[in-house]
Amino acid sequence: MIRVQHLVKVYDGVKVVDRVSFEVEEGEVFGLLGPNGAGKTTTMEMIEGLREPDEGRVTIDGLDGSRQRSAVKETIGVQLQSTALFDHLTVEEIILLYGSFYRRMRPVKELLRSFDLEGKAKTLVKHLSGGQRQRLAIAIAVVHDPRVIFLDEPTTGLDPKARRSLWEIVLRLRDEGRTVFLSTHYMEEAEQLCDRVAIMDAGKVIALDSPAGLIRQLATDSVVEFLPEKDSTVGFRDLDGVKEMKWSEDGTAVVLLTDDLQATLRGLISRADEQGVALSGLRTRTATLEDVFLKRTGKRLTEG
Ligand SMILES: Nc1ncnc2c1ncn2[C@@H]1O[C@H](COP(=O)(O)OP(=O)(O)OP(=O)(O)O)[C@@H](O)[C@H]1O
Repeated sequence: MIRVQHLVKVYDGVKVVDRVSFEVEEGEVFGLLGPNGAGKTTTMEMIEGLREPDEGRVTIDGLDGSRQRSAVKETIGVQLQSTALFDHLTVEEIILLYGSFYRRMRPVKELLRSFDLEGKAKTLVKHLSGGQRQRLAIAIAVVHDPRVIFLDEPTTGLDPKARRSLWEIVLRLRDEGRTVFLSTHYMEEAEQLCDRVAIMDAGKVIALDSPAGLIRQLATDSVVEFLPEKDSTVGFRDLDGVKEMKWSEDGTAVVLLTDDLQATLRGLISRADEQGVALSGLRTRTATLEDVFLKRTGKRLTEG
């Protein structure tokens, strides 16, 4: 549905998007996951036709992104940052305004119902809550019934409840047969929503697969964390199953990535016993996309 070939964008002599290529299949939710400044927005806006690439090519549903812009415009829907909505228009007015930019338009009532904004038709945009504004921004993006929808960090700044309601909307758009392309710096969002994820860092796509596939590529399925006694020199790297050992960001906990959780735990406890080392805060968890990102880049995806 979307084919991106060798996209490059240079700002001030720096390649902020550096030969990015991938394909998005029809009907999937495809995510660009990366930290702030990775180049997600620049990549998306070049695909949407809002920024001119310095190199490379984009086709959407077989249409050339730079030469067939008006046909592309009818095929895609782009969510604007909800802060860019006109505060002094009502919900209905803004939907009608955006609808007027296209050849076809979905009925206002249907959009209000679909995005849980019934009863808000006459409300001024500035009186909507954050979650309602964000839903309105997506309603506007699909006002012309596009087959492909672009959402740039759709849940940034939303509380957990509003975020979940947005997630439901994204999955419904996919269930309606649309292709959804979204960017996010929340790994949980990418894991929950995306059929496939491209991880971006410093302008490059460094990994691309399904969330489960990315975690599998790490060749690790569990993480063991604990706080060893101060000044303990006992080694844990050679325990059965351990693929990698590192210290947590704050330097207080040991983090073991393992593909055999039971063997690692047995070995850890007997070694600690033998050496008379106390372990506190012992916990285990399944590896996440955060671990994939950390392993590939040596950095954390999000602070905090
Ligand atoms: N118009 C511009 N002029 C100069 N530099 C730019 C411009 N737009 C983006 N950049 C730079 O390009 C890099 C990538 O920015 P981009 O907004 O694409 O990242 P992002 O992954 O979307 O991050 P964020 O989550 O913060 O939006 C950043 O270093 C940014 O400062």
